[in-house]
Amino acid sequence: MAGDDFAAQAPLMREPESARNSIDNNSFISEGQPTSPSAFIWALSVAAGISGILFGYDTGVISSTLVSIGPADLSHPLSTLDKSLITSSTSLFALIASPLAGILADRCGRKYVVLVSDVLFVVGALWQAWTVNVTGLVMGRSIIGLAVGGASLVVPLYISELSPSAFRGMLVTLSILFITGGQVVAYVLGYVLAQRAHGWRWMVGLGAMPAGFQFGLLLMLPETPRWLVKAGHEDAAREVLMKVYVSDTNTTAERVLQDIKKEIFEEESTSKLIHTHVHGDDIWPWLTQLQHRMTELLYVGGNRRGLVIACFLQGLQQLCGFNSIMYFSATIFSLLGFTSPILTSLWVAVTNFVCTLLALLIIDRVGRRAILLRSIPVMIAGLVLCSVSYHFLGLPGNDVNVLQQIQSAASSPWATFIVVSLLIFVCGYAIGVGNIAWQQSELFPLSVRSLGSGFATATNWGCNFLVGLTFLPLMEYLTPVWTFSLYALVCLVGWFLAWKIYPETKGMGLEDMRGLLRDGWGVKKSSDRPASPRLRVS
Ligand SMILES: O[C@H]1[C@H](O)[C@@H](O)[C@H](O)[C@@H](O)[C@H]1O
Repeated sequence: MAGDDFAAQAPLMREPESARNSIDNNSFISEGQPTSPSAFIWALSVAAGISGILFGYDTGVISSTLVSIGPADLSHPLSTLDKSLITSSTSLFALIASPLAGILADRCGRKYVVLVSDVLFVVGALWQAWTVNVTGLVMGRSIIGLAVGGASLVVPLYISELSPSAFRGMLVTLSILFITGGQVVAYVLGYVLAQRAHGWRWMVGLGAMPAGFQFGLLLMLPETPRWLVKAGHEDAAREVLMKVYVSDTNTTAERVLQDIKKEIFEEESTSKLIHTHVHGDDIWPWLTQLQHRMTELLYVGGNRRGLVIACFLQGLQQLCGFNSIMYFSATIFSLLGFTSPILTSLWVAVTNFVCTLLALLIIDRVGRRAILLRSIPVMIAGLVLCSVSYHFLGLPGNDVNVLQQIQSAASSPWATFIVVSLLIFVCGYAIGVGNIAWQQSELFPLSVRSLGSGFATATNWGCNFLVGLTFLPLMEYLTPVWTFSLYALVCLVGWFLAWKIYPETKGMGLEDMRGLLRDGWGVKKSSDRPASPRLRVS
């Protein structure tokens, strides 16, 4: 078979010498940097970022929805299994949608995927609002999952392909700020609407509004220059680049265009070299092309390393347990005896939002790696403190239902320590891995960017699904002390891996990334690199 054929040759595979040399000569030459993003770029990032609000809103609103659905609202009262299905169907379908969206983003364009996601957001929201039975609600949540999966993959990709490199980190983080903002809105609306009859139908239905608005806005916005060049629309790409670098001379736009063309040319040479080894019998050309892309992603060393780094960070983002706090904080706080658990858990959402804002301001100055290595220890400290606090909460015995035992320890000051320690953890998370993982698309060259990002996004949703499903059973059977210790251990391993394999990518042109990961993890190479002019001045 073609793939086996190729696999046998794979270890010998190298990029063509011409490509290697030209990359060496150009490594780390940053594109000319404007001093601030143009109004056009802000408009694009905000328009695309609306998907973030939807992502945050639809994932955040479910906790209030579940507690607001009355026994007579649907065909039967919600059982625990119903609740798990309703919650996890979104992550499961997001997991399925993200690699598919990656393929679609390559074939039809990045913007197209956002538009399709908007349609799904509207259909899913209205479906949930009008449903009369549990199956309908699960189906509505699944449609939302497809939308969230597509949008979460393509929005950071769209923004990073359009941004000047000096602001790429900040602008991608802006879309994460929208996610966390959407979660805050979901908590607030959940709190307000929970008091009203059929309020839950409004909670889920309101998600349709921003999606409709974004659909209209996006129709007026362009495709990314990288995708346009690849699709053979060079003039359209030039036009977009001239708007991106408007305050600059046109030479910058022209140089970036040449860089993109060069990258595509080099990739095509590499690709030709690789695929002389593959003899697909071309019945479905798109399938053969997909097979080629997969081969390039997995067997070209730099691409494979990009994939490992991106999946590792997305895995860490979820396996550290953040979303168990996001989704179940109201449950945790009510068991700790707080009188207003939804309001207390709003603190989690607000802290997440504020610290993401802080990340946005520093990411392009301090750098992704530097932030990660400093913020993960903060997460570990928060988790260890949480675990210790649970220990001193003084749970009686070790009977079967630990959650009920916690209830009896409600008035202890250690309960306050638990809230504080969770907020410390959330700070570390939001400044670091909560947004840096979404910088994933910068780790891949154009030819495999959306496919690689698709797999990394699927890793995110797969781990999200796992954590959502296991948190309550872990709390019950492993005890809270060991559950939070386990998350701390995941973070410790994560810190070590980040230190070993995550290179500093701040300020680098997307076209320079290939050079960075070509011969290794690029950690040393990136630390030896001189700071970009903008970074030196500031
Ligand atoms: O980056 C986002 C953000 O941190 C959200 O708050 C979280 O709920 C998501 O899972 C994550 O992907």
